[in-house]
Amino acid sequence: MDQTVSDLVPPSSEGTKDDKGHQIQAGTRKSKQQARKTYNIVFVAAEVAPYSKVGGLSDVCGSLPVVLAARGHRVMVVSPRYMNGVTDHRYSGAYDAQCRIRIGCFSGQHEVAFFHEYKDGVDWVFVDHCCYHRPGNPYGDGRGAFGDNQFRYTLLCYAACEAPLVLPLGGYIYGDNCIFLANDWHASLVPVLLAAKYRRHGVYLGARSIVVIHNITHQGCEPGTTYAQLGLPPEWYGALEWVFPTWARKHAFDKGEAVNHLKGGLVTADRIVTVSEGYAWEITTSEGGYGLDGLLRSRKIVISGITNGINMAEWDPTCDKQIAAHYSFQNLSGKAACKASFQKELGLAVRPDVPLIGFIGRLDFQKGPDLLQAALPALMTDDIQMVMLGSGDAAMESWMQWAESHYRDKFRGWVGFNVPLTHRLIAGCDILVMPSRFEPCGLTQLYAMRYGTIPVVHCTGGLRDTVEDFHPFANNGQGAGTGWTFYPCTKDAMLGVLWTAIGTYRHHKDSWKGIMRRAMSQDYSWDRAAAKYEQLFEWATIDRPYTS
Ligand SMILES: Nc1ncnc2c1ncn2[C@@H]1O[C@H](COP(=O)(O)OP(=O)(O)O[C@H]2O[C@H](CO)[C@@H](O)[C@H](O)[C@H]2O)[C@@H](O)[C@H]1O
Repeated sequence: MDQTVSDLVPPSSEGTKDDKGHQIQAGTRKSKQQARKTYNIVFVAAEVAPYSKVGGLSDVCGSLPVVLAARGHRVMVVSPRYMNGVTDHRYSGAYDAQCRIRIGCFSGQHEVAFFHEYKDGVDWVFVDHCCYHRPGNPYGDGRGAFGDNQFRYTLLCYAACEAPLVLPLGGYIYGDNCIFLANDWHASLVPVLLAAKYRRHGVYLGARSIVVIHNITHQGCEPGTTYAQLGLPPEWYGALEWVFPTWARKHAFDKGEAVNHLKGGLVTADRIVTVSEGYAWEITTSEGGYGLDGLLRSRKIVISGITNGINMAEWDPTCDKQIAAHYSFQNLSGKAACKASFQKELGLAVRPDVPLIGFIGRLDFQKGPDLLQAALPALMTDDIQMVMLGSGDAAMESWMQWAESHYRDKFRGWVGFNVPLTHRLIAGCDILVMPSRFEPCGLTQLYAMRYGTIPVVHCTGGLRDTVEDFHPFANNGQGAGTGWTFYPCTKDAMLGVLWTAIGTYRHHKDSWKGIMRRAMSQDYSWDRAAAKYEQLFEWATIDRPYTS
């Protein structure tokens, strides 16, 4: 059932080694693949790795810009300078660009400063204002989301529109001929500002804006009365106007009138892109559009789906500094050492033969940890080990701790956010389970495949696009597939497929190795996705910009 090693081509780690084979940081030299046409590109994002990593959005905004820069583009990333209540050391390489601007919104003039770091060929620009200095993660603290997030991200959007015009980075401003990539609702006022404020004064006529949807469920909805605070011309209210359906209103007098930042971006953007092809289609359906499907269907012609890549330098089992042993497509032996070391670290029995199943993710509705909660009693009847890493819903966190004490010899629930641990978990486990109810792309299954850890995922969005079901008899008996998908998203469907995966692991060792090798040979490098983004830039500049 196994394909030979030479049948499969391992993914390129291009850009991680220099000509003499020394390790170098991605993007510090030119990519072998250069863009046909280069652009000035401005990413706008609420989070960016490694400065403010929270989830997948920061992974993308920390790695795609580096790859685009290596392909010849001039790239700036604009994000807040979060101080977490202290001076955050992660921004220590960013210096005050000695440029202050005043932004008129929310009943006042707010002065913001810019900090700048040039790294990996990218201009990292951090917007500084006291509202980004409080303790907590970018969006909130232990008591929930910050009450002024609408203000904080409105400020970000204004600052991002000014940055290319006022910051002489490396001696030269970017100017008004650029491509803005506005990520999720936090950045969605950027296209609105270009259309409603700048273009009517003859600025940014050559620029184009692209809204990137990483997660459509977060839309930035606030009461309609806050529109007056945004500093936008009154006649543009319709762009952000949003009326909640009757069932979603709070009381009989609630008219459901709101502003929806993401909607404003989707109406005024020159193009829209989502992080996988499957999700690009799903958001145009009533099940996947979360109220925006009608609008998205009307803009179908400008919607594309581009599957995310991964940072091949950070996620490379041949040289990952976080894991116990290194291994490769050709020599898998180090994976057993990673598993043994991880079992030891967790205090589980060090047994090479027992299937070790992992889960990483936010503990919320999207990622479906409740399915694992429901399935655990059944799973624990088998001779398996399981580890869950995540934080979020307090009840789910308590349950994970309870389950750890109840299934002491088989289950570990690690509550928290720990990036080095994600590397050890992915290298150490045999199976990664992702019961996400919806998943715009999903990065964890891509990391898992690169490390020969086999994904078992709900068949949705980017998971459906990236995980191919194992078929033992395909390819003249050599086998095909990189994991398993299940549908519908229920405990029983998930359990059925997990039993199949566990059975294959136990009884069909050669098939298992074949799945590992095929998974490790997938090409999820950013270069592939970057070329598709360049195509989008070209299409965006062919069309006239959105003006009204
Ligand atoms: N407890 C923990 N400790 C340390 N690290 C943790 C962690 N929990 C999660 N992570 C890390 O956070 C990232 C999560 O990425 P995902 O793509 O799975 O999801 P997310 O839903 O945040 O992103 C959204 O945007 C991305 C990017 O477009 C889409 O892939 C995705 O489908 C969409 O929901 C991964 O790097 C993962 O390792």
